[in-house]
Amino acid sequence: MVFDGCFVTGTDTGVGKTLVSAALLHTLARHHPRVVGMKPVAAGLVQQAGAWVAEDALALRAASTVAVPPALDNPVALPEPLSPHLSAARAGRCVGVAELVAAHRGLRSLADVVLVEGSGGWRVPLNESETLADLAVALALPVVLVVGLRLGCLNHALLTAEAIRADGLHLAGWVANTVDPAMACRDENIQTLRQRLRAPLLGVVPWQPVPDARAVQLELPETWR
Ligand SMILES: Nc1ncnc2c1ncn2[C@@H]1O[C@H](COP(=O)(O)OP(=O)(O)OP(=O)(O)O)[C@@H](O)[C@H]1O
Ligand SMILES: C[C@H](N)[C@H](N)CCCCCC(=O)O
Ligand SMILES: [Mg+2]
Repeated sequence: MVFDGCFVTGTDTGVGKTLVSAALLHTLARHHPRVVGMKPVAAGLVQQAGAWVAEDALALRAASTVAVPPALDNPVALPEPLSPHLSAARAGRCVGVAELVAAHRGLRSLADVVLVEGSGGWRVPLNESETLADLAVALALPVVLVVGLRLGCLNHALLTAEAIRADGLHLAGWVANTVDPAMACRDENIQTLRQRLRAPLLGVVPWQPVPDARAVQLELPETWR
């Protein structure tokens, strides 16, 4: 099957999905002419030059090789930094998988590869009945798991891998991201996950005083090149 995209999830919110997604886009761009990032639901906007913007969407756009309408690469931008179902409710909106799938379809017609960054972790609620995992399932995409290396990440990573597989999706790889520069036994933790996750380790990202997606070295799965 021709590789046309992936879904990036994480062990939690704030574990470096956006940094790793941008790095993956840069790496993918060496092999595919048109790569684009998608942040289906951004929750939490910031003011920049007088406009409210979704920082994740901006970071993914900066790493993409095609410019697309914002309604496609970030169809839902919610003001408050909350779980999407709560942020949407407080904005008087209801967000569903169907509208996000439609935007993804639009992107597919404009790019060879579409990388989708989730919100928070795997089972984050989107509305009363759907989760971000339901979006990944509807898109039937291979999944990359970003593990934020800190105490507690082993349990979160192993449970997330279990859930991805229970949902019928392929865990194509994982990335170890050093979010805690003082983590004790970091390498032993990585080794523990290498033995147990049963998926390729695509890279170990060092802690960066100034995060820079271009400086992140990642190995793509063979079938993605
Ligand atoms: N390797 C790293 N070194 C230093 N800082 C990092 C690293 N990885 C991530 N960060 C910082 O940690 C913060 C959270 O990272 P990021 O925004 O990528 O998380 P996320 O998983 O995308 O969160 P969300 O669920 O909100 O999308 C950011 O300020 C980011 O710059
Ligand atoms: C606001 C934050 N930065 C993310 N966009 C959304 C994180 C949702 C986490 C929900 C949860 O698991 O409790
Ligand atoms: Mg993010």
